[in-house]
Amino acid sequence: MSYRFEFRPYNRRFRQPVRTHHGEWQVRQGLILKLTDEDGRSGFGEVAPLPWFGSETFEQALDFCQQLPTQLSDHRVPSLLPTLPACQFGLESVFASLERKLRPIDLPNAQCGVLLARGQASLAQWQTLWRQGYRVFKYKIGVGSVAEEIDWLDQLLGQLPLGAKLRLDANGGLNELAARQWLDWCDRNNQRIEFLEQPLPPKDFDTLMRLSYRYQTPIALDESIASLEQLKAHFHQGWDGIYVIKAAIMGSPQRLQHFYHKYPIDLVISSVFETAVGRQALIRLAIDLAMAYPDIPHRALGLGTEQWFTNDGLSQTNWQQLWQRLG
Ligand SMILES: O=C(O)CCC(=O)c1ccccc1C(=O)O
Ligand SMILES: [Mg+2]
Repeated sequence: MSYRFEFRPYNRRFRQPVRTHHGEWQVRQGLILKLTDEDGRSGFGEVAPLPWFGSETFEQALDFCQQLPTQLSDHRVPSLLPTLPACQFGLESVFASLERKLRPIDLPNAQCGVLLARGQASLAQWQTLWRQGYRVFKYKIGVGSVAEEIDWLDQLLGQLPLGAKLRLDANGGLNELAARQWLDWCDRNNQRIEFLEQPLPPKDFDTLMRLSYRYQTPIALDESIASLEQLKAHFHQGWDGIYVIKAAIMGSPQRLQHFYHKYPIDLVISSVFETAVGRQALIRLAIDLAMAYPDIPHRALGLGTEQWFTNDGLSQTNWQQLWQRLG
């Protein structure tokens, strides 16, 4: 079997910049991959790099795709350098989507956490999202001072119905003192805070481990486990908290599945602001993982990021139309 390989870059400007401890992010750049077989059937995949998390850059991904032959003669996915994890993910997904002839699956908002804007905007925003069925809300901290951010979150918790849960994400931006202040606040708001994500930078793993024993509020690793190798290393060092899985930058989804089959860790599949193409691959992955252990509870997926983009046609699941948008 021979396949025609094509790719098209995209640029998506956020409605408002995404502000995290890593800085301000204005435009999401990535690539949509298309594979067509001899019968004219197509599959799609996405490369969505996140260099500030340790993946390749957009330019490196583009270079890689430009040097691939336009005709791929074999259906096996090339095993790429570990320096191209987002490309590895995109290539494996484009083959899987063609071979498995997958139809897009809808993800109910109740099974999806949604990323709020910070400050006043979050107070203006949550009600609409609640009405749309979202129950898990994610909020970025570690950008301003602890006092100021706790003030906004007290206001937000004061408004949110009791059925809502909050995920806080510091993106590694706290020191130990600030992390303790936050964890005290989280423990006081027990039951309403699902977890605190990456309070400290990855180098402070020992402290993170100690904090996870001292506080009730669960801690999640994210920046610490940006690659499958890092994930495994933290697992073998005894991390038994939550793992945030940015599968789109973690290389081979198959290898991730093998690991999970052996070690069913407590994980959250999380977005890196993919289009609908990458999002479908993540939903598929989440279903495959959940089916391996149907009796254990699964957390809401961290895929509620679509509202950060304007209506540019890249959130739709009509792949042909989405592809045309990039032409
Ligand atoms: O995980 C989620 O729920 C939303 C996605 C998210 O927060 C995110 C999106 C892009 C880059 C980094 C992050 C992050 O978790 O730090
Ligand atoms: Mg995070």
